[in-house]
Amino acid sequence: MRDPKRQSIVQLQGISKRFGALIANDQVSLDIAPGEVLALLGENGAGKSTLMKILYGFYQADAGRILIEGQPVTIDSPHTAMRLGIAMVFQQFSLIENLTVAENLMLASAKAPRGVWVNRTHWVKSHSRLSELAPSIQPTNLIRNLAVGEKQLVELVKALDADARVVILDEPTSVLTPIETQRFWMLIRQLADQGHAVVFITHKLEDVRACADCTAVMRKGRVVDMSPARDRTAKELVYMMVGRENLAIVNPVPPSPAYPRLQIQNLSADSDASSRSSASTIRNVNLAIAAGEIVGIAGVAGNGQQLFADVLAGLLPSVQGTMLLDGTLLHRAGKSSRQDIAYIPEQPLQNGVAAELDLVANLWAKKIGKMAFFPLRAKQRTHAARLIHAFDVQPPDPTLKAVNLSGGNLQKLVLARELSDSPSLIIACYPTMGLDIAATQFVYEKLFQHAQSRACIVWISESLDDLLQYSHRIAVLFRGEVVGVVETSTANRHQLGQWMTGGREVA
Ligand SMILES: Nc1ncnc2c1ncn2[C@@H]1O[C@H](COP(=O)(O)OP(=O)(O)OP(=O)(O)O)[C@@H](O)[C@H]1O
Repeated sequence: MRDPKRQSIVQLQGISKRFGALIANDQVSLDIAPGEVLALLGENGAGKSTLMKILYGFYQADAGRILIEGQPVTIDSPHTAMRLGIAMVFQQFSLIENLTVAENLMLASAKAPRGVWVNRTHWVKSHSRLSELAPSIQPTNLIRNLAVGEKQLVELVKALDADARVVILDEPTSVLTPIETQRFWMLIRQLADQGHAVVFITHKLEDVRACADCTAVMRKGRVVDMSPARDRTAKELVYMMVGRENLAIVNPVPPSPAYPRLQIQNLSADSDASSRSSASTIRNVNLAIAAGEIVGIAGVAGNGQQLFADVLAGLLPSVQGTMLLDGTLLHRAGKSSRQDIAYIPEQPLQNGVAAELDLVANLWAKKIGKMAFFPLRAKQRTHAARLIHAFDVQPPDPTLKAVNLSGGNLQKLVLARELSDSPSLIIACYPTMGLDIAATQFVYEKLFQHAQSRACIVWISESLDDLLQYSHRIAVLFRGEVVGVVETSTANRHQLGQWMTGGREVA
């Protein structure tokens, strides 16, 4: 139970919100206190982001009220929320890709019209926050050259620059590397210690352990539990979130090493000739992957992982070197991409779906090359309904636009399209990003099933724990080069850590 003497800065009372027939928030009440980190938990689609978007003025509630320091307020826009001292960092970024970090921070600042040099104190504070959270980011870096996690940190600095009393973070750690996550936890604790209220939406129980003072669990639009974090075990939280306790994942079977199915030889590519960032280059990559083998790609974010994935998926017109699958070229110039390659890119809203099209169109997108002159909508709908059911995309409404899905359900939509047939090659970038615990288990099982059916799997992940547990081999990318490859059974973190920071495999 909550401490009755605990003072609230924000009270949400009886908040309800509908989208058409769907009730996203159902008479939700929640107290947010200064000096506390509140972890807001719940399965995909439970209504967490909607509730916080209402507090941030992005959506208007259909019923209920918001009190700040005991006074009822109307928050009709993010601008009003900011004026009331509420800042929010969304799952989707709002940075301008072709401007620098400094320019983005400057534009977001309330003092922007007078220019950053006039507001020197403000800028010095902002800069020191940036270097504390992300020492690798220079103010002069272009946003488009940053890794996803780095963009997330710039978004966070933007929110903190607003000197908000209430800081809302929507799944901030899902795109951060382990080192970034640790720095981030420290900052969150500092904020709370300085008296800020922090609401932290997450699916990761380690976030709760590391920095939450209290937890609120949502299910199907309602808050079903609110407790001090120390009073809830991980098991209890999982049960309240997804209604199950046993979420053990069975390890994949070993690959059949008879012959390499995928052969990558001397692969080099540049995503942007004008950029000198290591993130946009891969050099002389050699890798052979057996049927049924899961090869984890580890590395500090921004070392070429994304480009490597794009090249394997055939998204770059000009590459050097050879990629063979079962002895034939993986991609042929001028041909559309192969149906038997599954690609799960990072940032699904930008890279994995047509946001304004419905679920039917998004799930049919892979078959577009084979589409009849008069496409049979009924056939597409049946196909969509089957995949939506199999991958538990919520709400199961094929006519919904992809952009209206919750973050986790959007990821499930991409997974449903890419993992439903019989791919020969799966390129999975952070495939469980934003997924709740039950959905994560489901995705791993799907990947392992495909491996058992002889698919080659290239799995890019920030989580060394997951790679060490579930992949067969790990290759480390550093500045666009594979600097070491090791069987997972003989790998150790120290060696991987050295490779990730530039040490090389000794032959
Ligand atoms: N603009 C919208 N139009 C229609 N439906 C919406 C809209 N925004 C959210 N929803 C629906 O409301 C429900 C709650 O979504 P919300 O984003 O709040 O969930 P969430 O708990 O944050 O999930 P996740 O963990 O996957 O991010 C979902 O079913 C989602 O599809």
